[in-house]
Amino acid sequence: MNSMMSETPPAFGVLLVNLGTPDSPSASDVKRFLKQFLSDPRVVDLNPLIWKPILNGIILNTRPAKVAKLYQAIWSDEGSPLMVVSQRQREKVASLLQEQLGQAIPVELGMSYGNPSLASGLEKLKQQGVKRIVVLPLYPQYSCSTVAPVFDAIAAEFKGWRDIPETRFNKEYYQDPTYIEALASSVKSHWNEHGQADVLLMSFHGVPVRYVNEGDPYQAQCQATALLLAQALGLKDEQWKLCFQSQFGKEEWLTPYTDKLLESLPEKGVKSVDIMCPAFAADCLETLEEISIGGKESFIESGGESYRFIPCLNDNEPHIELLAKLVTEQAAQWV
Ligand SMILES: C=CC1=C(C)c2cc3[nH]c(cc4nc(cc5[nH]c(cc1n2)c(C)c5CCC(=O)O)C(CCC(=O)O)=C4C)c(C)c3C=C
Ligand SMILES: [Fe+2]
Ligand SMILES: [Fe+2]
Repeated sequence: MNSMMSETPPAFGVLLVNLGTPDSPSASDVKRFLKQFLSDPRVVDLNPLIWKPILNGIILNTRPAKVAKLYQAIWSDEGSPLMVVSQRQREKVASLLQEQLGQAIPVELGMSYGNPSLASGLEKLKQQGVKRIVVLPLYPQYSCSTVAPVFDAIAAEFKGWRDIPETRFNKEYYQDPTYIEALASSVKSHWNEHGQADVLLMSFHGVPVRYVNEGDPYQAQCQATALLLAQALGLKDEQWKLCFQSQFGKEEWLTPYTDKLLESLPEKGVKSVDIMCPAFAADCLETLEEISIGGKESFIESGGESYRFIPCLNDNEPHIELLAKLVTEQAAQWV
C-alpha cells in the first residue's frame, strides 16, 4: 500500500499548467510537439478535412526543421527555458504554500502538449492521496485557444477515473491587483537598472480575429491588463503601446502586429523601446527568440537605437506570491 494512503490525505493538491515545449530542440521532437499542438481543434479550428492535409503535408514537413533552429538558439544546458522555469515555479509555489499553510501541499506540473502531460500530473496528485484539486493554467488572460484546452484535457482524463476529485479551475487573472503589481515592479526594476525608454511596448500573444468575433474575451482582457499596468506605472498615453505577436497562418490576427509596429516606430521618432510580454508566465521561444532576438533586429534595422527586453515574471518572488495567492483563494473552503 502507498505509504501516503495510511496518513491523513493532503488538504488539497495543485496542478500548474502551461502550454508545453518539445523534449529536445531536434527537428523530430519539434515535429512531434507541433503535431500534437496543431491537431487540437481549440488551437486551429478549421475543418479537419481541410486542415489535416495542410498540417500533415506542408506544415509538418517544413516547419519543424526551421523552428528547431530557433529552439536551438534559446535552449540551455538544463533544457527548454519554458520547462526550466516551470519546474522552478512548481518547487517555489510548493514551498511557499507549505510555509503559509503549515502543511505539505502537493504541487505538480502538467503541460497541455508534450511532457509532462496533464494526465501524468493528475496521476501524480492521485498517487499522493489528493481528493481536491486546484487547477491553475498559467495564462493571465483567458483564450479559447489556451485555457479552454486545459479544461477539455482535465475533463477527458477524469472520464477514466471512478472517483473524480473536487476541482477548482482558475479561469483567468488578467486584472488581479497582485498580478498588475508584479508586472509593474518588474518594469520598475528594469528601469532602475537600464533607464526608461521612449515607449513601453506590451506585446501579447496574438489569436485569430475570428476567435474574438466568435466570443473569445482574450483581446478585451489584454486591453484591460495593459491599461491597468500603464496606470500603475503612471504612464501617459504616448508612453506605452499594446501589440500582438506570433501570428500563424493566413488568417487575420489581432493587430497591431508587434513586428510591423517595431519597424514603423523609428520613423515616427521613437528611438528607444522597452518591450515586455505580459501574457506569458514564463519566458519561452516566443519571448526569448521572437521578441528578445527577432524584435531587436526589426527595430534596429529600421533605425531604432536602443531596444531592451524585460523578462517575464518567471520564478521571481512577486510572481510566486501571486500564484500561491490564486491557489489559496480557490482553496479557501478547504483549509
Ligand atoms: C496556430 C495557432 C496558435 C494560437 C491560436 C496560439 C495561441 C497562443 N499561444 C500561446 C503561448 C505559447 N505559444 C507557444 C508556441 C507556439 N504557438 C503556436 C501557434 C499558436 N499559438 C506555435 C505553432 C508554437 C510553436 C512554435 C512555432 O512553431 O512557432 C509557446 C512557447 C513554447 C515553447 O516551447 O517555448 C507559448 C508559451 C498563447 C498565450 C496563446 C494565446 C493567447
Ligand atoms: Fe502560441
Ligand atoms: Fe511563434
